Amino acid sequence: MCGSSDSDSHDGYLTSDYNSSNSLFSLNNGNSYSSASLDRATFDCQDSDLLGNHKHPMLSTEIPRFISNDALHSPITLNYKRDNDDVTYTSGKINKFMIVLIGLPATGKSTISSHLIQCLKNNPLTNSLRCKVFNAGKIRRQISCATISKPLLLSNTSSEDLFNPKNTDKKEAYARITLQKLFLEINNDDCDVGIFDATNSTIERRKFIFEEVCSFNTDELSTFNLVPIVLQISCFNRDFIKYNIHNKSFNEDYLDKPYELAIKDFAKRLKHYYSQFTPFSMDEFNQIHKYINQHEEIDASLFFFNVINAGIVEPHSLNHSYYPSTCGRQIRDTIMVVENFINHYSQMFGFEYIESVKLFFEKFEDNHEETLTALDSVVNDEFFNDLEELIENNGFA
Ligand SMILES: Nc1ncnc2c1ncn2[C@@H]1O[C@H](COP(=O)(O)OP(=O)(O)OP(=O)(O)O)[C@@H](O)[C@H]1O
Ligand SMILES: O=P(O)(O)OC[C@H]1O[C@](O)(CO)[C@@H](O)[C@@H]1O
Repeated sequence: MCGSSDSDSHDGYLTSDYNSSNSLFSLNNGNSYSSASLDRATFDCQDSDLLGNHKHPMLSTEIPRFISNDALHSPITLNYKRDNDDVTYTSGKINKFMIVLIGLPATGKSTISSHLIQCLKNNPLTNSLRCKVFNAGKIRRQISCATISKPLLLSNTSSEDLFNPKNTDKKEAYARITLQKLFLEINNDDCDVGIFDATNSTIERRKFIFEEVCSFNTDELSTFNLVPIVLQISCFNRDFIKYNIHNKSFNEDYLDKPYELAIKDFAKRLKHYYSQFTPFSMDEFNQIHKYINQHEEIDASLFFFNVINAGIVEPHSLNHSYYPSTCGRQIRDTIMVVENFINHYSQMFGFEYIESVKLFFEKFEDNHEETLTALDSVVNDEFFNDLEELIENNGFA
């Protein structure tokens, strides 16, 4: 149960001593993890001003209409009033949902989250759920903007490169602050579906997240129970990846950087991630499920969905749902809507995206802009071969 040591765990999945007072979110402890940083993170830095100073006006016209829509990229909160009849309980606590995203950078996690929110909003079964995205990159920018007043400090030295595996600790700190913010807003009843938008690319990170979820759910002072949904977004198509990297060069990290530098830096970031990424698997699903059951002492729900290559690859054999026998209607309805979204993603959003990628490359071929040549010179066969090699060395090819 929560609070006990799990060092006797047989599968070795969780080895740390764990209790609610050492968790990120401790209701017993007002001074939980880095509240000063969290305050700064909630302060909205100059993101919108910076967006106004966009530096690639010519190229930005190349971005397809629906993709350049900022609303797709910013956290959305839907403030529908909740209908209390919808509410169901687990261990006497009101159920809410947490979506844990997993996926390499630029695979479409933030974009697909926005699509999912639209879908939940449009369905009468789920439109009363208030959804909110908690994006670790955004929190990082808000904190670092406030301290160094620059979007992202690029560096040639590995010690200063945030995405170099040597600096995992710094990146973990931003993720923890983001996660803590999600728990706080759930606990304050400010949202019903919290989407944790980060790459969550290592088993260690995911282990930590689920320890925190269990701690939250078993905290006697919390009113709510989080139902976890893992949503893995994968993108293996080279054209998609190239197009997405191009679009990433316009994001807040690169507003003050020339296009080629932005592309090179993002390509380097991607290599760092490929060198340490472990995809979520059924084994991990089972281990997590076992852990939740042991620590919460309940037959817990757990769900796992995939969107692969914008939904054109069928993920059915990978998806997995565990409904406890006592599962309430609200959980079943919400999962049904999510599952429907996953199963029809390509028709709903994927094909439009693929059309935009096609259009982009058609224009790209006739266009000899310096900037586009820069994309070709960085994101080329050699780059993709390097990524493949990293995947192989990493053992998940
Ligand atoms: N399914 C999609 N539909 C529309 N656009 C997409 C899709 N997937 C990726 N893109 C494009 O790729 C770019 C990167 O996507 P997005 O920012 O959603 O990725 P991400 O995985 O959240 O990245 P990061 O981890 O770096 O924050 C977007 O700007 C968008 O142009
Ligand atoms: O901490 P994680 O899981 O790597 O995810 C957060 C990072 O992912 C990114 O979105 C990757 O591009 C960064 O903006 C952000 O800092």
